[in-house]
Amino acid sequence: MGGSALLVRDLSVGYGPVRALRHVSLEVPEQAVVTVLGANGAGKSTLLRAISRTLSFHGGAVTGGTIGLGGRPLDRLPPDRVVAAGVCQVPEGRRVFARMTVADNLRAGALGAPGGREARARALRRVHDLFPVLAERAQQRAGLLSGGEQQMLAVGRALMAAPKVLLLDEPSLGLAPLVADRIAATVREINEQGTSVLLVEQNAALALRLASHAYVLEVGEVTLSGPADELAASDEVRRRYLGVVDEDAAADASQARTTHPTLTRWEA
Ligand SMILES: Nc1ncnc2c1ncn2[C@@H]1O[C@H](COP(=O)(O)OP(=O)(O)OP(=O)(O)O)[C@@H](O)[C@H]1O
Repeated sequence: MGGSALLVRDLSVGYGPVRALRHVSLEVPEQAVVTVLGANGAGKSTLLRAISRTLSFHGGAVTGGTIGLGGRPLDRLPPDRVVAAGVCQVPEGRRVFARMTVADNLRAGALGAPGGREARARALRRVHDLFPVLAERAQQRAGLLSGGEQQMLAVGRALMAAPKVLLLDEPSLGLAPLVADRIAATVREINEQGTSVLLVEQNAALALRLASHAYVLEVGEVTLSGPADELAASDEVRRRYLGVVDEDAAADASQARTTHPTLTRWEA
């Protein structure tokens, strides 16, 4: 694994009086998939919005901490410059431009991206290779695609800017398990092509399969972090996020946790 692609240090965020994140630190190494798990309202989307500098669209603001990419601060950049610097977010709920064609949605993703016509053509080839359906439906209105296809378009649109780091907010939400698996396989492929991924997912089992490292957010704070396979084996994660209720399994898992000292725990 290379150096640190994305570094978040001591990040605090508020929506007016609501403190949504408190002193969150997190690292996405180059070429890694890192996941953030957490219940509804834990602050996962807020974290991605802070990184992509889109918090102000939601009435939020960073109140402390730093965010950097490859040693370069992203903190004060407007959202389009964050994209140009190499960080692209796929927002929750897909949000494709429903009345525009698939091709125009992809074109929109390349706006403000570094590189010229060559780079755009290369990015489009990559997206069409990953999602052939987007080539087949190029002239169709995006709103007519299925949920899974719209998610593919949302990911494809972000890839048109050839990001170094892709921020994915709940890509499997509302999709049938087979479609979610298909999206997961593509996330793996995108990563193998050299793009780092920060993945926010309610589907913890899927996320922990994809990621090398994971963080657990609870009410705006990181409470647990470590290698994804070790988090998957931890009693707490199995019970709370993987839905393991079997007492024996939980006992096994807690045994496993004691043999995995690399997990880091933040206590209040
Ligand atoms: N636009 C907003 N205005 C005010 N408060 C907000 C806003 N968006 C989120 N919050 C609050 O900030 C906290 C974190 O929300 P966030 O959406 O980041 O959580 P999440 O982990 O992504 O949850 P979900 O999976 O439900 O999206 C919650 O208390 C939420 O109510």
